[in-house]
Amino acid sequence: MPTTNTYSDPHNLFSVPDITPEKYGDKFSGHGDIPVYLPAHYSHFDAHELIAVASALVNPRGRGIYATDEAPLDLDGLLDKTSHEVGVPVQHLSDEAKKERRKQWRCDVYNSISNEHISGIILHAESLHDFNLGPLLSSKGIIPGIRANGELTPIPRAEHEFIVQGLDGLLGKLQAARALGARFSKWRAPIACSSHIAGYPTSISLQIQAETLAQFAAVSQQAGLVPIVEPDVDFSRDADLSKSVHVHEAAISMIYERMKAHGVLLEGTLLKPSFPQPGLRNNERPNVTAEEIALATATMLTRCVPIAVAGVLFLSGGLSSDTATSYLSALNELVASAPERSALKRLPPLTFSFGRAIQGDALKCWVKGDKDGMKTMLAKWSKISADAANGPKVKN
Ligand SMILES: O=P(O)(O)OC[C@H]1O[C@](O)(COP(=O)(O)O)[C@@H](O)[C@@H]1O
Repeated sequence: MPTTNTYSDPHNLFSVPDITPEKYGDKFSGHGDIPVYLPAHYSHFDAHELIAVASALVNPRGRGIYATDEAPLDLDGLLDKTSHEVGVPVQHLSDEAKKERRKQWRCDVYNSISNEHISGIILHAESLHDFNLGPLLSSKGIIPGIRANGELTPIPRAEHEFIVQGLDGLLGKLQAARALGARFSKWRAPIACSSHIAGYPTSISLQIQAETLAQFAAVSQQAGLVPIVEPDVDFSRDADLSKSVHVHEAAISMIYERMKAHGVLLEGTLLKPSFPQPGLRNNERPNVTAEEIALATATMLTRCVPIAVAGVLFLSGGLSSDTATSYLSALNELVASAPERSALKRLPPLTFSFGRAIQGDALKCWVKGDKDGMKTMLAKWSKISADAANGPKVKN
């Protein structure tokens, strides 16, 4: 007789009344219209929802995620910095007043955003637990997700590389997020990248990030949340494009190797990578084109992302909104124009999970008290991002 426990029977971990097969009208086929052979530790019931949510986050083609999961301190800093940039006096606020300001910003954004181009929004725990904003998003047809990763701590003896904390107690944390409406989760792992001389990343840091992301993904699926794994390769140093591609490929290959070892259901996962690119201190940087980035990115993905993965959503990483969307647009144009026999045609949907690229202009309006402007800017950059994810318009 098979033994089950809380880890081998994830469906029993939490009451999930809204994922009944009747609701999806699929007569308990297990996973909608996507046929898949399931590992023994997944019931059809769990797999169904994970695959359905992962697919809904990247389909119909063009929709993507808006990342609003900045830590409270970072959001405070962002609001102050933006005020300073646009000439609004920076106020000295009490902790309580700062929290109220964060709540106002989050509420205004979530009330303004539409589900036309945005499939999901990543929330910080504060927005989900303290401000209870999950139901607002769900009611608008936007899937709420939770930032799962904790804080960074340096890898011993490594000055610029970090361990991401947060695996302890993760299952309970994600179950609680699910109870408040979350249906996916995200874990960002920073990866240093520099020229061959300085030698970042170290092999041990890649191994640590891959293992941590894989454990996160397994636990997230146990809690009934689609995991988004985010290897964020740094571009502030002197690496050239070729080194950046190499690091992306090595990091992502290792992540999937570890995810398979942990029995993660790949069809119910998503990847959130950075774009490979020359570092800000590399002399290739000023002349690199969006087309070169697109070719490097697409080739890298075909070499390391398993075909089962439901979709790829890029972070913007502090690139300007124009640059981030131009890279995504060039990437989808390249894929659309590739010959049918090209491996690029086998890539999953390539879309966005942008934070700064979507909200940069909206923040500038909001700190000036211009809520209409904020709404217009959110709509503008959501649409530009969605157009970029759609590839070229069909010409008549
Ligand atoms: O707080 P962190 O872990 O530094 O991450 C910052 C941001 O980076 C992201 O992972 C990607 O956002 P960007 O598109 O702004 O780079 C967000 O989800 C997150 O809020």
